Amino acid sequence: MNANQIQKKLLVIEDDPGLQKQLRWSFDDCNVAVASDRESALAQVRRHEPAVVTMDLGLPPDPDGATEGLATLQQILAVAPDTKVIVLTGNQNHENALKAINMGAYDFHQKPLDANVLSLIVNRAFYLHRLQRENRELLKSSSSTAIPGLITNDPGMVKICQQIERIASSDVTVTLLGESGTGKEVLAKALHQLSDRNSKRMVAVNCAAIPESLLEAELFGYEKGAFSGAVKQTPGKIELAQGGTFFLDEIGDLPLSLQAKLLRFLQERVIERIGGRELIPVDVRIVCATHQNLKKMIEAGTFREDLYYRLCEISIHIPALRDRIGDAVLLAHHFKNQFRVKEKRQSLNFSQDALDAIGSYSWPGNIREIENCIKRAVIMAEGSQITAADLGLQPAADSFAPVTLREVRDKAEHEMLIKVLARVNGNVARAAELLGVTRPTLYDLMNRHGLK
Ligand SMILES: Nc1ncnc2c1ncn2[C@@H]1O[C@H](COP(=O)(O)OP(=O)(O)OP(=O)(O)O)[C@@H](O)[C@H]1O
Repeated sequence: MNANQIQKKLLVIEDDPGLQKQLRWSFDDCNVAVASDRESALAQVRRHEPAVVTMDLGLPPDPDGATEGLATLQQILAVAPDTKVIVLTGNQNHENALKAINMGAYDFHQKPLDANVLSLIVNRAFYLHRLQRENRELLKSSSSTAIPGLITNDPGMVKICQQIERIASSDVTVTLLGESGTGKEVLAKALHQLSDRNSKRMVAVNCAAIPESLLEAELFGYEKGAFSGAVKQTPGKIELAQGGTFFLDEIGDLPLSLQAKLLRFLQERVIERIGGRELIPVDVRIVCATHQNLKKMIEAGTFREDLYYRLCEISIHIPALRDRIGDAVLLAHHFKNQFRVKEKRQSLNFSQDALDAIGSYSWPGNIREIENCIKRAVIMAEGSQITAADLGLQPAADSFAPVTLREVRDKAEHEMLIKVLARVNGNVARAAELLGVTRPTLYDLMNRHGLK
């Protein structure tokens, strides 16, 4: 048995010995196991974990109906939801074939068997199964950043995660910049969890969510009787974060009057409660976040420049989801896997047009939007596939057609040759020097790419 046979595990569920033989013979390039009833089929699925199953819907004790076949299908998918089951039906059994597809079967084929057609369906099923397995492995490796709950494979984001890990243990003040829903809060929490302060509290205040009149008391606390309604001494949120991390979300919404007070705290590291006389030293690590452009706010006079430099000892710009390579599809798989467990729809997968649409949509609402979109689709999808329509997305105009690495290299080579030759005004010696190749090699390349 060669390596390929070991990988292509096929289970044939068929009670007719003649057909069993025919199917074995048709798939001699696969590692074929055979079962003739529900019990042996389930035992084989557990033992061999076949990627693809062909199953006669008419199994004993109901060889002329489909009840036993459909029950077997349901149990196989409950045990191994990613198995691609192809049901084989009688000529008159179209309705049951559709029922099986609705329950999560991958495809159906009507008897009498056409070995060529069936082989095509089986091979496509193996291909899809392999793609889905690769996707899952990708997901596992991508979630292996040290940041809990953060899924990414984009080189820019991976670099940011490494920066977060590196600076977590220092006390430097960090400002996280990025559009809404890009994961600023996730990264702020990571800074705390990966720091030596993680046994103490992380306290957060969202400057945009609290009215200006209450924000000062929220941040700095107050003494009893400081204002009407101040019935007891109340520490502020900064003080409550003593020893831990203080997260100021939406810092761009901090009113100017409080910006001055926050700046004083950052310089002196003591706070004074409203109505109090005592200066209270507070040891906290400060992390801020905003979706606003603080530099523009400084120009407009709505954000203090001196505060900006205090807060941005390190500033990290988090890219929007549309600027992360491959992350939208990766996150879509992640959320689909999460929700299909919750919704008990284990066999649900994306159709190709759904994956194309996810990859090409610009996700203005970022990760929150993709999460909601997938959640809705998992609940709404009618069959075993989530389509672009279930997602409420237009199928992509330029659907992702897999290309070979050679094609990618050729395209890059072609573009670079044109750019460099233009830059040196057609001087081949100079172009060869810039590209790090000899002149004859460059002539060869130009010939191959049809460049004069
Ligand atoms: N890379 C990621 N992988 C998985 N889930 C993520 C990722 N980034 C963010 N999320 C999830 O997306 C949602 C939004 O993230 P988060 O609240 O951190 O964004 P934000 O930038 O702080 O948004 P806002 O500016 O609106 O407060 C959260 O449910 C979060 O768990």
